[in-house]
Amino acid sequence: MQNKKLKLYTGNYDQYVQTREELEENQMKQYRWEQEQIASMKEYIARFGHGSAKLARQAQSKEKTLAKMERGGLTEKVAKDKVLVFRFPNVGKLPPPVLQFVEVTFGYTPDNLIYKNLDFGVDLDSRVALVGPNGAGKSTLLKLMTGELVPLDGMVRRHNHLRIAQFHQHLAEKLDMELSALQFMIKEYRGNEEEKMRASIGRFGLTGKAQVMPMKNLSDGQRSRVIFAWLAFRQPHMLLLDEPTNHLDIETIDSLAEALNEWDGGMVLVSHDFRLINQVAHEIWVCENQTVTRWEGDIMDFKLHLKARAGLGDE
Ligand SMILES: Nc1ncnc2c1ncn2[C@@H]1O[C@H](COP(=O)(O)OP(=O)(O)OP(=O)(O)O)[C@@H](O)[C@H]1O
Repeated sequence: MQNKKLKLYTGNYDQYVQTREELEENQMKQYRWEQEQIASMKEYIARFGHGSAKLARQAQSKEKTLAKMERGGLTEKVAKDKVLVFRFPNVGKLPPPVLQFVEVTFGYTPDNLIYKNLDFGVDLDSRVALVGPNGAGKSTLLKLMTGELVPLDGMVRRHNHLRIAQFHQHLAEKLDMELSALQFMIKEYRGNEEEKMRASIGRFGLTGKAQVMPMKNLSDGQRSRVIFAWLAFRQPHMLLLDEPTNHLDIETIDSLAEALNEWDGGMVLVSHDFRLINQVAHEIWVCENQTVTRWEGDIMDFKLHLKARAGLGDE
């Protein structure tokens, strides 16, 4: 969906991105060429339209060509999607260690351990993507980080002043759908001026009517943005994002990636969206076999590794 028109692309998502870029590049080339032609014809007509008979005839002929080009329909300039304002407020630094796992062992029941003896730290300059098979324990690791779950053995040390915010889809599901985004924020953060709340929602691309209509009338993507605004208002030092892009379109995902890259806090991301991981993660950690291992390579290498493994029938 672009410029209020729906264009259909075939193929997968990567192909779509590539095809769209190529089409837009060609369209822009054609557009520039036509505009140059038009400009030079117009200039000729303006200069020579009232000149000698011969030049005036040529100017008339150019005028006809120009009219014909316009009748035939000119190439439109590529309309860039509106860049969404998506912005997390910057926070000051906390000295490391900010979040430390010391010999952490965890299982929902002691006879079925998900992690054994985890030792690692996450700081405010950490940009980590957690990957691994379904059910390996990625969401569980995030919950151990926030303190929602406690280790069976070992400990998770958090800096005294650390503010952690966690995004997951269930938050959006729990919203009171009769309230508007603005009412929700005012209720959650009492004592703040309406204008401030409007601005804080606006920072996530939700403006005008979308702020005041009941949230039942918003799209899933818009509700996700309400949650982002709600999390950001707490000015977290660290964002834990569990599948944040499930309901977001490409442009919003790109805005999220940009916002994360401009932000100065720490991030741990669980996502199946390799494109997002590629944009924002500096480290890939693999959760598997009761442990967490740093992947020595980028996410594209990891994707190849998964494909190769699937080819061998291991998954
Ligand atoms: N509250 C719970 N009680 C008992 N077992 C649970 C609970 N939550 C998750 N599990 C189990 O713990 C394991 C790890 O789950 P977790 O959701 O952390 O995995 P994940 O890597 O995030 O998976 P996915 O990619 O499918 O979201 C799974 O086997 C899951 O069934």
